[in-house]
Amino acid sequence: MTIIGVGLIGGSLGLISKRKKLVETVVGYGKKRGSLQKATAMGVIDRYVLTLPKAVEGADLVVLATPVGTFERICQAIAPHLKEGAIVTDVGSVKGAWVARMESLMPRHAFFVGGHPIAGREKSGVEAATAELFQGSRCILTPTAQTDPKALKKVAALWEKAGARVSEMNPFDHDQILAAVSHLPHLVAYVLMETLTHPKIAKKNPVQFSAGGLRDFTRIAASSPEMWRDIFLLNRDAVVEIVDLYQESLEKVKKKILEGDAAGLMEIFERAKSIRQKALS
Ligand SMILES: NC(=O)c1ccc[n+]([C@@H]2O[C@H](COP(=O)([O-])OP(=O)(O)OC[C@H]3O[C@@H](n4cnc5c(N)ncnc54)[C@H](O)[C@@H]3O)[C@@H](O)[C@H]2O)c1
Ligand SMILES: O=C(O)C(=O)C[C@]1(C(=O)O)C=C[C@@H](O)C=C1
Repeated sequence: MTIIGVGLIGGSLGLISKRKKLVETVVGYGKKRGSLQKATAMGVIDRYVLTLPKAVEGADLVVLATPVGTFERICQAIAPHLKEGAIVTDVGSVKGAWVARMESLMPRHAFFVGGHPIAGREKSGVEAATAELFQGSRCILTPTAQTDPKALKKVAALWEKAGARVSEMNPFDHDQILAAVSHLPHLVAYVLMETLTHPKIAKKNPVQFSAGGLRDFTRIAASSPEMWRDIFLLNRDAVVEIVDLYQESLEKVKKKILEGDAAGLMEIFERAKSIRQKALS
């Protein structure tokens, strides 16, 4: 197996694959030699390669684990070097039209399977990788009419052995759902931190008086800006749609506050609390 981008997610897949001997060899490809050396020392990969064609040469499975905005260029670069029957999969947070684009970039003798482990954290880089990251989490695969059933089965088996519960989903449904439960929360966390830098409030240095509320709510604002820039740009339509709904809800609540509508606020907060408790506790 070759992992392209040995960071938090690629590194965690490497660790569990080596620990459980899910594949024969784990080869890492990346841009930074120092980080690949660290990955080798940590037991995340068996060896590393610094050129893309060499990295995928002879690989049965290639996993794209770089920011989603890099996938297209990487697929173009590796396509001529994939072996007969090779499977290329990804861990990217956006699917939609990109899955068909990746499929179209594959040579006739290789297969693409879209994948997305729904597990992560706000820390990036191989230092943050753990073998337990996917344990008990979900992993969404996004097969299309073009997907090879055997390739799909192999990718599903890898994630199951890594500890994940695999679901299959249409790539566009994936993007709508993830826009709501992952992309919107990250956007709101980033925007909240940004709001605190507004001159009207920043001069009072409010953050020094914060406690768990701000800390818990904005943990994910410490996530990789590069990764999230790509996610918002590549999942633009679904993100804009959910941001519109969010703005509607925010306006509704703001109006109730302005009007002193205590009962209206109670109704919204009680419903939100109950949904949060049922769904996430
Ligand atoms: N962080 C999460 O919570 C999470 C969860 C699920 C899926 N994902 C997806 O996983 C992918 C990786 O995210 P991550 O959190 O592991 O990020 P990361 O920053 O920890 O790792 C990315 C790695 O890719 C390398 N890289 C970046 N651009 C490259 C390029 N052009 N060529 C080669 N290497 C390159 C970086 O040096 C780094 O080692 C993203 O597509 C992201 O959408 C992230
Ligand atoms: O737990 C976190 O820090 C995460 O952000 C993980 C998280 C999410 O839940 O939104 C982030 C991006 C992914 O594509 C999948 C999972």
